[in-house]
Amino acid sequence: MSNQGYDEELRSEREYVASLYGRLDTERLRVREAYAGALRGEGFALSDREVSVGAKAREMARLKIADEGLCFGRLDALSGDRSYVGRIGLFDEENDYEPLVLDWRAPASRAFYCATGASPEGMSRRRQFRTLGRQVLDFTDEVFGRPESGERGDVALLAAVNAPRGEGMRDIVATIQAEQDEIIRLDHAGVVVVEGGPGTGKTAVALHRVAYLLYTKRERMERRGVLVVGPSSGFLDHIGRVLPSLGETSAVFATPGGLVAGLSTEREDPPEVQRLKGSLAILDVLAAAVADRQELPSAPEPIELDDVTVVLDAEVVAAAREVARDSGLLHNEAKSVFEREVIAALAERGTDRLGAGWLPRDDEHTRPEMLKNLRRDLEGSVALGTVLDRLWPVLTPQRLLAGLYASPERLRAAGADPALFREDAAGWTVSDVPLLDEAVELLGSDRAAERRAAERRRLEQREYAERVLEIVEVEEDHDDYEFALRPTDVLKAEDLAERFAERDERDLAERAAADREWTYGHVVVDEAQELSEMDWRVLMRRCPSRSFTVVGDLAQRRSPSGARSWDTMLSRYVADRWLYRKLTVNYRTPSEIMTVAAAVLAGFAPDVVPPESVRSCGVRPWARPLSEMDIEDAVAEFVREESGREGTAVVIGPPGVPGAITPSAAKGLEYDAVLVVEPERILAEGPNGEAELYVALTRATQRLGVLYSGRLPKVLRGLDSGRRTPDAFLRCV
Ligand SMILES: Nc1ncnc2c1ncn2[C@@H]1O[C@H](COP(=O)(O)OP(=O)(O)OP(=O)(O)O)[C@@H](O)[C@H]1O
Repeated sequence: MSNQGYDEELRSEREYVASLYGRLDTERLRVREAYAGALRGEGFALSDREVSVGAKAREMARLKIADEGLCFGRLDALSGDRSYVGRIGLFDEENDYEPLVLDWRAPASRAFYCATGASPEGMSRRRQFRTLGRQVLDFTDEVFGRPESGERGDVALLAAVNAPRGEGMRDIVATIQAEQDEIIRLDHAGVVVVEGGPGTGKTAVALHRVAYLLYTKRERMERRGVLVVGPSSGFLDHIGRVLPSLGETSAVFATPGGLVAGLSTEREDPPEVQRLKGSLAILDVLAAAVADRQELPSAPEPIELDDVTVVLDAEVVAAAREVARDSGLLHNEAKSVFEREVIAALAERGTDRLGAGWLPRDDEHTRPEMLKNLRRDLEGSVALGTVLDRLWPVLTPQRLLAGLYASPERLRAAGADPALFREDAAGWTVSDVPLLDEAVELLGSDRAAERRAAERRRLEQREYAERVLEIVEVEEDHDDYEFALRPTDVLKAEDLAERFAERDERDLAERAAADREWTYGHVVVDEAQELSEMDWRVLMRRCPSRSFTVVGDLAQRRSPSGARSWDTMLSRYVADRWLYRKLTVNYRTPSEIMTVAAAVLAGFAPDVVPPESVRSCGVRPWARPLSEMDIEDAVAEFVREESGREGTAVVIGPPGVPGAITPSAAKGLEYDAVLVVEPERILAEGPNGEAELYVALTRATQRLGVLYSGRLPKVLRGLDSGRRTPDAFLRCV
């Protein structure tokens, strides 16, 4: 294309994109008016009003996300048809609803991501815009079937991956690559495992797949919601904006330590204990721990009633326990059977005593009457109630586990490893979470706890309704559009809450979090290699339809109870009906840094092929020896210098290095500049030190330096260890 031709094309594209924004603005105005009408209740029965308000609010949010990056490219077909692809779809109402711009998830947009010179899919050209705000700055063309065209299709991709990182992860809709797109659009209702080395876009792909599923299976996915499980709260913050930027909000985010309601922990057990708690063998221990709480009295217990004293002994309790255990009910629910049996037996004993010498056993009048009275006395006996509560206590999962961990005797009785003993029995760890969840399955419901939860839910519903009204008010404040109406004039929080309660229209995340029985329409598991066999049981319970996107990298596994193969974790639930996809291109780490990381990988996983970096940065990462005392100053200097630069920076080191985070805290995250401190100690830390170092090195998008006080690990000998100052850092761009 000549320069003049290019300028004309650019002008025409700018006009077209400007017209799209014009259309967007008109559409927004229309929806806002409809929203105002819905708030006033125009045209709706009162009971339908909030449904309509909700729908309009969602529509407004959908249009809002297109403020920037509305349209990022164009696709020309060999047939001469041309379509624009963007963040949302817009249609021309005056022209038979012709698409003006296609939603990136629409089937017709697929070729925008997948067409290649080798497989042009009926397309002749892909045009990618570079935009700033609402402006098209320029564009690049890829002309299929003309390899000599000289235009580079990866310009937009390189611009995206080279850009300094800001707060949190960004969406990649404009530059999704073909191997990623294939996974995002996979039409497989079950489990999809996506494996790939660091930086291959696994997280990005999983989140875009969620947005895709919400688009294609909206009804089901929105009703049940999508659960996204990630390794840490820092990670969840990091990825938190991606789905909203794609206009999707029906996802619930949780760490493995937050999968049971009312608990959130990132505390870890020692590796050996993690292994014990993560293995399915713990199921026998839990079952035995419950059975151990169904006790026999160590000595006969006299129970004084008004007319007689009866003795509760091991014989009565053992017989009642057997009937209760055989009832097929769970522990808490079976307690009533146990009580009923004990009371029946004691009533017999009491009647025998009272009637000794004068009342025949086959008496049909007085005896049943006496039995009835005694049963009533026994049911009302506080003394008996106290003993029965001790012999067959109603247990919460927390009480069961805390009681187990705190007692070497109970651990022994349950056949547990003594390593499970801990002083702070209720100091819950991430590995306790699946055990607590499992305990619910063994214990059944605790009605008192359920009543409390119901009350809590009612209060939450009220608070939620109040928040809805506040949000509506805040939106009103921000908008230049004036409505002579305050939402609180229309509906009172209390009324709205009632309506939500009645119709269960509560915000999905809150409903799902409060309800252990909640099941999701789809579950994304990130850093899935870290999850134990027990973790998988929890997740499978949360999604009986087994609709999962599982992303991970076995080579990055840190947890001793994590996956050594996907099959061992999954086949139990889905046999061999799971799909496996691999990502091979590293979009994060430049080749100079990846070469260093690959040497570490080769040391501990020689069979794993490292991902290939999509770019190089021109400067080699370096290593610098320092005395232990000087490290702190060097770290401070790094932080100072990086704070003056665009982008993000981090110091990663073993636990205890001031100003540093550990490799595990850096999991799944990325930074423009990474300073790894004391690699030798990272290697020595925990059972998978090499994987930890590999993770630390691959967090960098631009610059990597290593500081060490002892020896530089052999696997890092390839680093440029000239005595560079950290200034060298600054020159790597
Ligand atoms: N197609 C793409 N276009 C632009 N950027 C991309 C693309 N694919 C991935 N990226 C970017 O590459 C970086 C790494 O992606 P992501 O975090 O999803 O990788 P990952 O495979 O989950 O890495 P890790 O295993 O280390 O956690 C992110 O900044 C992401 O936005």
